[in-house]
Amino acid sequence: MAPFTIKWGILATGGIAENFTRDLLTDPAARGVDDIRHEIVAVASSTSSERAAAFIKKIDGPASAKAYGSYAELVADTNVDIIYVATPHSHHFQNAMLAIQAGKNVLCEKALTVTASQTKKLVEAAREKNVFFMEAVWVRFFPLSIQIRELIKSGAIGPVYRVHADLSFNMDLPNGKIDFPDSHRMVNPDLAGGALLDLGIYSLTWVFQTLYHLKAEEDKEVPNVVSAINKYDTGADEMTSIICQFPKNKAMGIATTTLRVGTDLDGLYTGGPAIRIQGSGGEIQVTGPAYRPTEYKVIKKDGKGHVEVVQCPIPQDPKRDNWGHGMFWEADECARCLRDGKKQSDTMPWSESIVILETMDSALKQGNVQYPELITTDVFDPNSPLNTGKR
Ligand SMILES: NC(=O)C1=CN([C@@H]2O[C@H](COP(=O)(O)OP(=O)(O)OC[C@H]3O[C@@H](n4cnc5c(N)ncnc54)[C@H](OP(=O)(O)O)[C@@H]3O)[C@@H](O)[C@H]2O)C=CC1
Ligand SMILES: O=C1OC[C@@H](O)[C@H](O)[C@H]1O
Repeated sequence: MAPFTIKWGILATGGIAENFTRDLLTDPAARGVDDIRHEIVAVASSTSSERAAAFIKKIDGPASAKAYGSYAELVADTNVDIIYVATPHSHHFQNAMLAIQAGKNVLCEKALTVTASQTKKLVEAAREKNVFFMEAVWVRFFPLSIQIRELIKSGAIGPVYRVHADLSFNMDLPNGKIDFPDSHRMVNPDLAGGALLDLGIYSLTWVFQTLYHLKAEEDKEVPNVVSAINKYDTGADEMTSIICQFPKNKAMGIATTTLRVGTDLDGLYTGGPAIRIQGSGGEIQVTGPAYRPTEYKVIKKDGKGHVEVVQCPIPQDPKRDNWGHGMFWEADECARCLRDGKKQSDTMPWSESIVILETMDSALKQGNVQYPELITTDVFDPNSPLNTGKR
């Protein structure tokens, strides 16, 4: 049977849009996939159509792809099946809503929105418009994550009671600053900057995919959230630690993130694990980084001291300069959901995005981190500067 083809429209032309589209352009066969395929049919830049055209050239994309100078034109393109939203988090609510209101399916970068209320509004809209909508938490779709979830389900390490997960970067400067300009999306409150929404979301992903996602519906517990936050000069969080308490399941997840020290000393992950998933019968340790891990260890409590090390390399496509970032697996999930008429992914369901956003809301509130009204409003405005690019 011919593979099912999904036609992508790319909204924004920054760093992650580049990695994602390069992944779309790889041959699915390079990762053993033959039931679906991806096409890039249009790219939009809020800056100019020239920028969109330059982007298509840079990624060695198809000459047939349209280059638009506005997000509005992209979402109106009837040839586009699904929009990939790749703007800063500040923009996600308005941009994703622009696409959903135009009747488009949407894959939206993490952090899905700035507030839980915005995510709820997007979910309501996706339901009303009967479109597919998913948060682009790519690591959930890695074969490594699938294997680890299967191991936990199989009882390989017994009931899991505690998970420690960290994603942190050492961006510390001797003068006390962080090595990003204050205007950079990592620390700029106008762009919803801060460690939690950018990096801590991955620590939480590991907590939730192990202590929440795998539970039967009746055992799923919305956690009690306790957080501590150190704020940066800009007002964004620079160090955030969150305890998610699941009392009925006798479990806790500890999610940490900071821009002051790295998860691993040398950035090569030769040190300790980024994630420790602890069950009463053993432990799974994931070697970092939490967003793109390629190795885990299984340590059984059997008194033999045996450690099983499992490598999960990310496939590369020799026809595309050995490119392979790992974002194709989430793209494949979108394609299969569209093919099968599903509006949400079982692996990253709407309800779970909402609980995670609520957790981040609570943590930020406890740390008194505040973002501007323009980016926290849950009222859709097609003419918002976040949609028109009029900065
Ligand atoms: N999954 C992953 O591994 C990663 C995910 N991300 C996520 O992707 C999103 C984008 O990050 P990244 O690509 O690194 O960001 P960049 O700054 O590299 O790109 C963002 C793009 O958004 C558009 N944009 C629109 N308005 C603005 C504005 N006011 N300021 C800046 N950019 C604007 C621009 O494209 P244009 O001018 O064409 O409209 C710009 O190129 C974030 O939400 C981030 O969390 C980021 C890195 C890795
Ligand atoms: O999602 C991400 O993962 C990789 C990081 O480098 C980046 O800052 C973040 O947005």
